[in-house]
Amino acid sequence: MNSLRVLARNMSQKWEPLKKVGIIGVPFEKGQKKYGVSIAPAAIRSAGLIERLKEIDGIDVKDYGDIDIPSCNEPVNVDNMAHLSLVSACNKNLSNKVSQVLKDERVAVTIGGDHSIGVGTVDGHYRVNEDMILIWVDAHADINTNKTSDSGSVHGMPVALLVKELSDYWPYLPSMDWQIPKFSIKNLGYVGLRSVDEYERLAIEKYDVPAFAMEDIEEHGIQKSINHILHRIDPEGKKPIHVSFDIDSLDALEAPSTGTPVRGGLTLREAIQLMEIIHGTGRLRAIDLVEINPALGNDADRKRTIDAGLCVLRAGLGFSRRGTIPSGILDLPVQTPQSN
Ligand SMILES: NC(=[NH2+])NCCC[C@H](N)C(=O)O
Repeated sequence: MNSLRVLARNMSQKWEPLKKVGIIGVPFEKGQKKYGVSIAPAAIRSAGLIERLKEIDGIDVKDYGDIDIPSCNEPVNVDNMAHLSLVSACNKNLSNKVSQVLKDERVAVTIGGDHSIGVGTVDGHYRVNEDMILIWVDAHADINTNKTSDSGSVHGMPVALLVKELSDYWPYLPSMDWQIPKFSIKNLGYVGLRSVDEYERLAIEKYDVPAFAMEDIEEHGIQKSINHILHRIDPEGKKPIHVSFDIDSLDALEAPSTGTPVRGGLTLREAIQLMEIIHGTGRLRAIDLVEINPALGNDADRKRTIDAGLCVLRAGLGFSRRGTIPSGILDLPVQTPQSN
């Protein structure tokens, strides 16, 4: 969108939560090393994704199905970056799909897949809303480059691939030509951090990215933390919001079935409140739900993790339990003094 159109929209638009939602599944796991995160879209659908979203008042849900996942991997070697050409091809398809859903005037809800798919979702969103802001809810900062990553897993790198300020830190990445990093790190905020690598910390400090690690959330509470971030990156409250929600932002007790769990994370209540606050701005336009791995843990773990993810989505899309308790049910019976 060009800047005149953005200006015109900002002057005229009163933000209302979008009631139309588009679901995109991304059965992709090559951004990390464990089997299982690719089966999450199917597992989450069969746990009742669409039905549970339809319980939200006035919602209109359209399932766009899964994107095509490329299978052949031309060998592209950039240091230790694993499966770069597959990650790239998947994200290219995903970016187009996210743009399409947004142009259909639906909230783009992307079900991963590992967090490398944040490249495609944010790229696709940015192409429709250049003024978007990004809230990365995660235990990890995912802002490594090929040079700073110990693991070589691209799910630890999507933020660094997306932001223009870090583009000079990358070598030429064959197969990634379709993606031109234009998103500014000034429009990024973090919630839930507790496992940040050394160079990631330097990047966050250098660019003064508002980052609420668990200790900050403990100190200020989730409400003040998210309001602070939103105000810092968009003081006038005029920009569309993209939430990239990694299930490992939740405490490992709440969401055990994930590949890189870290203890000491958000409670489910905090995550729900976070999403409700963002929903309440009326500006939420895209949600990614990533890193649920149904192949890890036992049945109860898997169920718990998927259910937590569904609660997060429902909160972001306007589900509220308020008003569902029949009036009067909580009234205490009037006590009459008894004489004995
Ligand atoms: N989205 C995630 N689960 N990321 C985990 C990243 C872990 C580590 N920092 C790495 O770069 O490999």
